[in-house]
Amino acid sequence: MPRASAAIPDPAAFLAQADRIRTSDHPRFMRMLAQIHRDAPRLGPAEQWHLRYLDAWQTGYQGDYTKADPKLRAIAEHSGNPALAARASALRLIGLGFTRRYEETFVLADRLAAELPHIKDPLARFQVLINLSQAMLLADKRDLALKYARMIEDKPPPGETLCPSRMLQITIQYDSPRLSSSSPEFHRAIETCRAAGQPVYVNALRLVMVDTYLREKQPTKALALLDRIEPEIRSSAYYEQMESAAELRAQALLALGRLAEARTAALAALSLSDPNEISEALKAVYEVLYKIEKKLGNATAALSYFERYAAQDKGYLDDVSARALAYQTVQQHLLTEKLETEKLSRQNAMLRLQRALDAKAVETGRLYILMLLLIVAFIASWLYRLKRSQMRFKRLSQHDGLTGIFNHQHFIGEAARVLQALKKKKEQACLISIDLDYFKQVNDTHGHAMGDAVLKQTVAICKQELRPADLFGRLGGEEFGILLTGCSRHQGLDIANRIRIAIDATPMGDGDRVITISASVGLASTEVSGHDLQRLCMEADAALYRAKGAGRNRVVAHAGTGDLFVTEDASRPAPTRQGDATALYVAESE
Ligand SMILES: Nc1nc2c(ncn2[C@@H]2O[C@H](COP(=O)(O)OP(=O)(O)OP(=O)(O)O)[C@@H](O)[C@H]2O)c(=O)[nH]1
Repeated sequence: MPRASAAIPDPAAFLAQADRIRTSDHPRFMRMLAQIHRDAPRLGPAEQWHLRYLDAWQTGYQGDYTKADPKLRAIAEHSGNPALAARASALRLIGLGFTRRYEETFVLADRLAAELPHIKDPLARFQVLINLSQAMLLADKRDLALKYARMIEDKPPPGETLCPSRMLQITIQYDSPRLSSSSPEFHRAIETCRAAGQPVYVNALRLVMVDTYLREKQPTKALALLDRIEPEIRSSAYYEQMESAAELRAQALLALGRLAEARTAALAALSLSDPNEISEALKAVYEVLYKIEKKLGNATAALSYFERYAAQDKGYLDDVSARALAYQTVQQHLLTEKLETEKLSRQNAMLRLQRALDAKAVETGRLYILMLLLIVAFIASWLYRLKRSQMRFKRLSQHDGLTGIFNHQHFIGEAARVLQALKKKKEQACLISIDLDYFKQVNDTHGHAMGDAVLKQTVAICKQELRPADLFGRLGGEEFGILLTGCSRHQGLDIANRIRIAIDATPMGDGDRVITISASVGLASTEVSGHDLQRLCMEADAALYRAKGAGRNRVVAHAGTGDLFVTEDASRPAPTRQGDATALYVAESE
């Protein structure tokens, strides 16, 4: 051990060693404590807190729990060391019990029990379990007390022994009929604590043994054991045990009829205790004193002690009730808090669920709208495509595939409808039939593609002479029909002739080659033939036939009594059948 004057080289290790021997070698612990206090200014914060803990422990050991409590509380709340904080709280548990702050005891016990799974430091866990067991004993919850005591036995921390656990188990069961002075667990517990070098625990167990002898009416054995253990108890200076030993001695001497000695022992016990204190030991002391005085015939003294005994008995019973009530109050309070918390968490869960449902509903609503929009868009596009394809089919069924103008059937249908309307309005119209001259030769000489090109270009030339209200259709092969609406016979002839001249004058071809071609035109007018389409067609065809017969490249109008030969090409000779080289002008393009 370092000399008092020398600085302690490793204060942390020094404190740990002092901590370890605080009950097994209490006098040495006190010396070490005094020594480290001299070095206190040099200690680091962690060591300062450890020293404060040992000081507080010593304060409690001396019985001044009221003074120890705020020190321990400060360590629990501010040391920042979880293990030391747990040990301080465990120690508070005992102090609060001794000072009858029962509700605080059980609130703290509940908190420590909840923290227990998180207390990993073996020594801290060990102390918490011991003190929890004691707190449960205080509440007379012996099952719980035994459970905690046995948990210690399950796993004692390294360097610790089963002594405290076994001692606790004896204490918990000691007033039960199962436990007698000859019970093996009694002797086993004493042996364990002796082997562990824990005289405080050994003496506590022996005091329980003395009490058991007395309950078994074996005062001689009780006294003999007390004689053996009292010097040790005195040297440990454990206030509680010194008081208990004196009180038990008084009981034993009384039972043996050694009244004077019993009185001396009882008064010694009284001198060690606070007369205002309520305790089982004090109650027993007053009972012994009352019985002695009664036996000695000192009625006044006997009454006085009896009154104090009765007050202690009542106080003790009150104290037992107060503990039970405090325990129940705390449990009720904790249960209410738990229920409240559960209720709140249920409400929170409900709210969260509701919010999730609302969000889902909004999402589902959006999905529905999106789906609806998609369906509408799909239907709209489907309808549009249907309409477009219907229109395409309609157009295909009404128009000529090569030239794009009305086909025969549609032209006839439209012409009949328009003629009916014109008839109602008493308006005139002309029907003209156009047929290309010797068109077969074009196909034969230049191929079908050239023939198609000529047909398309002929249609383009005709369109230039027509107004929007006129109808234009391909009647078949190289023959076209035009219904000139709102048109007199004279105007019709003029237009027909302009078309013929334009066809004749326009070179046509497929890009590589160029040819010229003429057309013969037959015309029928409503002025002469009326508004019946069939008749108009026949008469226009007849006029066309005559135009062909008269040498082609000319317009012939049906005139009722005789056709009117309107025009023939004067600029160049009328075309002749194939073989007549001069009849068909063909020029190769450059
Ligand atoms: N390239 C082409 N030729 C067609 C088409 N439709 C009909 N033809 C041809 O047009 C020619 C018509 O000949 P014809 O009826 O003998 O009449 P033409 O040769 O013009 O003689 P005339 O009418 O008497 O002046 C035939 O050879 C048909 O094959 C077509 O769509 N394309």
